[in-house]
Amino acid sequence: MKAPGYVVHKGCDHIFFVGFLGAGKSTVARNIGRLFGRPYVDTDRIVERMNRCTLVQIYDKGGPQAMYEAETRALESLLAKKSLLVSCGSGIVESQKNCSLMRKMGSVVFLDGRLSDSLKQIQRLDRRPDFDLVENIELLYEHRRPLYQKLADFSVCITHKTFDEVAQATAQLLWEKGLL
Ligand SMILES: Nc1ncnc2c1ncn2[C@@H]1O[C@H](COP(=O)(O)OP(=O)(O)O)[C@@H](O)[C@H]1O
Ligand SMILES: O=C(O)C1=C[C@@H](OP(=O)(O)O)[C@@H](O)[C@H](O)C1
Ligand SMILES: [Mg+2]
Repeated sequence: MKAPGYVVHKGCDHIFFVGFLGAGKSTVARNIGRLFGRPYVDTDRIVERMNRCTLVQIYDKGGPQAMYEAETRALESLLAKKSLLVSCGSGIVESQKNCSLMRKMGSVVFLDGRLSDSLKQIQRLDRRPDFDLVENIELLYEHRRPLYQKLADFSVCITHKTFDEVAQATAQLLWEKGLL
């Protein structure tokens, strides 16, 4: 069998990236994947592919609960795979089942920043359907931050860092832990 060029651990050894909207989960996971030649997937894109519709359509039809359930199916589809870098939708931690699945399948990295860091980086509000709750965004941030902290094996601070610097710091941490 051809060597994949990165460390393959026994069992399921994915690395999940969680954090608030716009923290850079998708960008950072994709960049580390390119750097290390390691396959990268995004739960939002898996959900859209599995349901053959957009996240906005899922929200419009079934509300947040439909999204969490779709995320559960997306995560379950990764159970039989190995060594993926997985960027997650910000709301994935709202479901206990999703948190348990992530813990079972590998390690979790929390890209931790201030709410202002996230807001600065969000450009396409139309692709983030829950963002109609803008006046509640602070509450949502306060509600979710402890959920990310509880779930994560590692936290990386994104404040005052470019996405490249976050990717570098995260890759170094994962490398030192023998996870990359
Ligand atoms: N190198 C970069 N520097 C600054 N902003 C970027 C960079 N790369 C992507 N972005 C923007 O930052 C936003 C958030 O990044 P994204 O990876 O989508 O975050 P998340 O997946 O955590 O929501 C995106 O709208 C993207 O356009
Ligand atoms: O916070 C949320 O509930 C969501 C965040 C989005 O992911 P990003 O964090 O990648 O923007 C996406 O999953 C969906 O719009 C719902
Ligand atoms: Mg994303």
